[in-house]
Amino acid sequence: MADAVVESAKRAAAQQAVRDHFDPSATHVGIGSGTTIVYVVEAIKEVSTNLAIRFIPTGYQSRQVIVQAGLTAVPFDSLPEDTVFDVAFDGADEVDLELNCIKGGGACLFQEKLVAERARKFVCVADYRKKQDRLLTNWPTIPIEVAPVAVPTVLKGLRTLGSTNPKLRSTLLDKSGPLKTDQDFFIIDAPFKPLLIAEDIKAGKGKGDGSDGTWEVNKLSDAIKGLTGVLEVGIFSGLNGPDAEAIRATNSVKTVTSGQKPVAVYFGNQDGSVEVRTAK
Ligand SMILES: O=C[C@H](O)[C@H](O)[C@H](O)COP(=O)(O)O
Repeated sequence: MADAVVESAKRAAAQQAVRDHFDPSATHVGIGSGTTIVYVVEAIKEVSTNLAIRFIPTGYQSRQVIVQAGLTAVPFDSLPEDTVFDVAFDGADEVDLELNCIKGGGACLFQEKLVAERARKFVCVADYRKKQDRLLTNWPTIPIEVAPVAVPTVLKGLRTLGSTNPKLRSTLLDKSGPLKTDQDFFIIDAPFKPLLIAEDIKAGKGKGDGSDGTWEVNKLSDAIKGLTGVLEVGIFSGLNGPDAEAIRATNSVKTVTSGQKPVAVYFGNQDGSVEVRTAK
């Protein structure tokens, strides 16, 4: 029963996100991975079955969702580098007050980041369990995609950064060994204390650079990304819509996109309502 509530929360959020952000005259639309994105594609299909719209998947599962819906899937690396997508939709494992996200619970994060960064608008859809004030409140770990040969190096590096017990993710059948990503890489799940946001640093709640055991979202993301052997980190932070708009205005850069951080996150609630957090 609880599952049915969660599923209808995801569907309600997806319906509203698509109503607000999918323009049927779009030419390129990014499609993320996971269980919630299925409802996004379902909602898109109710509005448009236009085969001229190019849907860019973020991995194998994502491509299957697009293809099974009868829509046109186009590989990311088949598009010219300056193609900006109208919008990219995706799920999230946890979202904080600043709209920073943890992603990669389903082992997809690298291609999701590539696609999100190319989109003019990056929009996330999730259920009520994902809405928190700080990252690592309910979701326990940061997923990190690593080169198999570098696993011991990265585990050691993560412990140095303060992660108490980072672990290599196994398949559900433990005897099959480590789970492989779409890139044939591995995933390490690293626990840290809940991550600080900018207002916490201003309020003196910690330095946020790891020196006192606290980490601010962007600083931890950069520190993990700096470990040799890390392909990508499942922290989606940094610039989002309004910031990107400001850069576009001052630098006359025409292709500045949404960045890694969503401009809006749609949360489906248990009572069927939908709550939207938008970039300030
Ligand atoms: O690795 C998976 C992706 O980052 C998903 O978008 C994320 O885990 C959310 O998935 P779901 O919609 O199934 O909660």
